[in-house]
Amino acid sequence: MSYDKELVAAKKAASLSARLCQKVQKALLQSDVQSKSDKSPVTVADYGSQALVSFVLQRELPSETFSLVAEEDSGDLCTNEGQEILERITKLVNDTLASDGSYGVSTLSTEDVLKAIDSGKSEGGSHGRHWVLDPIDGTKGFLRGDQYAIALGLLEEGKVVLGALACPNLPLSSIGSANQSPLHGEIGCLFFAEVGTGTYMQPLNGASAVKVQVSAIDNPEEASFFESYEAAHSMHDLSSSIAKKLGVKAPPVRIDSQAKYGALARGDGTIYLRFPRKGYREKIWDHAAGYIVVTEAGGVATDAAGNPLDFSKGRYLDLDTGIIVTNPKLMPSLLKAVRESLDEKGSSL
Ligand SMILES: Nc1ncnc2c1ncn2[C@@H]1O[C@H](COP(=O)(O)O)[C@@H](O)[C@H]1OP(=O)(O)O
Ligand SMILES: [Mg+2]
Ligand SMILES: [Mg+2]
Ligand SMILES: [Mg+2]
Repeated sequence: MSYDKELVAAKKAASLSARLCQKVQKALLQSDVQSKSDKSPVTVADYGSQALVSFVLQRELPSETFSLVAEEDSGDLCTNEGQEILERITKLVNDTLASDGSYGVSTLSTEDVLKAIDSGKSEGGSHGRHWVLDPIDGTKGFLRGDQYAIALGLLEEGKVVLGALACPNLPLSSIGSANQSPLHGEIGCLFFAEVGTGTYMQPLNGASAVKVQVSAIDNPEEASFFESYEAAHSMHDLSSSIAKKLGVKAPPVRIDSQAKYGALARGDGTIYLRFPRKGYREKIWDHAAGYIVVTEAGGVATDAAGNPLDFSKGRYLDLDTGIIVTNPKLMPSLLKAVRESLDEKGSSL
């Protein structure tokens, strides 16, 4: 089955949403120190991005039944204090739509925006089609002026069949550890993938796409790895024990969000390790788009026990311990190192 029509819609939704987020991040970084600790800009961008993606998908694919599993809901906006924020979101969405021009004079009301946000309440599951959205993945990175992503995937019968991953601050050139020059040149990447047809990357400004592939490195000594920037999101001590066992020499590259999946898909690094603290439940929108982007580029993503990621169980991923991503050649030795490190950690508790 081809998802070409859906892919066009997903790319458009993610790119427009990236435009909205960039505008907010720029204003945020220019604002004074006091308002930097104010979380409302990211709130406005989060909701705005979700409303915009939801609106664009429904406009582009009017004949399909629409189901969206997304991170945000409008609960906090329906209070008195939320009213002003809702008005800011609505203006931002309308300004972004107007700058694109393809939807004529359609202007959304605050009610339309609430409805668009709340169409993201689907539970997903193993039957039918469900869009999966993280409107801003890596909110901490967004606030710092670093990496974040707009991550949109499509599930069909519980499998990810398509993804569009916009990374507005990711350089078009490699960010691998051997390549950490402060002068990265042009930034803003859109990764996209359709099941069975590979992964492509294009500049967010619209120039043509190139096919990308994961790194072919099979000697772990030459590999480098990505992990969360935020230590609270992944146990860095565990990652470093795994890297040591594998013989990885390069220091980890720490970045926020699913931009890690994009960077891995084009071979900037070879391994992504993610070990959340006990009790944290991974959500499907934090991995769906990144997962297809990396697997269609030839990578493999599993949980720490080597099980494939299962997106068919609803809003959460049900998995063992953590997520590991690499190329097929390195996966067996990575899994062995993960098992050994987890055993050691277990016995040292
Ligand atoms: N305690 C946590 N452990 C792991 N991930 C978290 C935690 N809190 C938030 N996240 C989510 O992890 C993702 C980013 O992690 P990282 O940048 O480390 O890869 C985001 O989806 C973020 O949510 P959000 O989408 O709200 O930013
Ligand atoms: Mg997220
Ligand atoms: Mg988010
Ligand atoms: Mg969040």
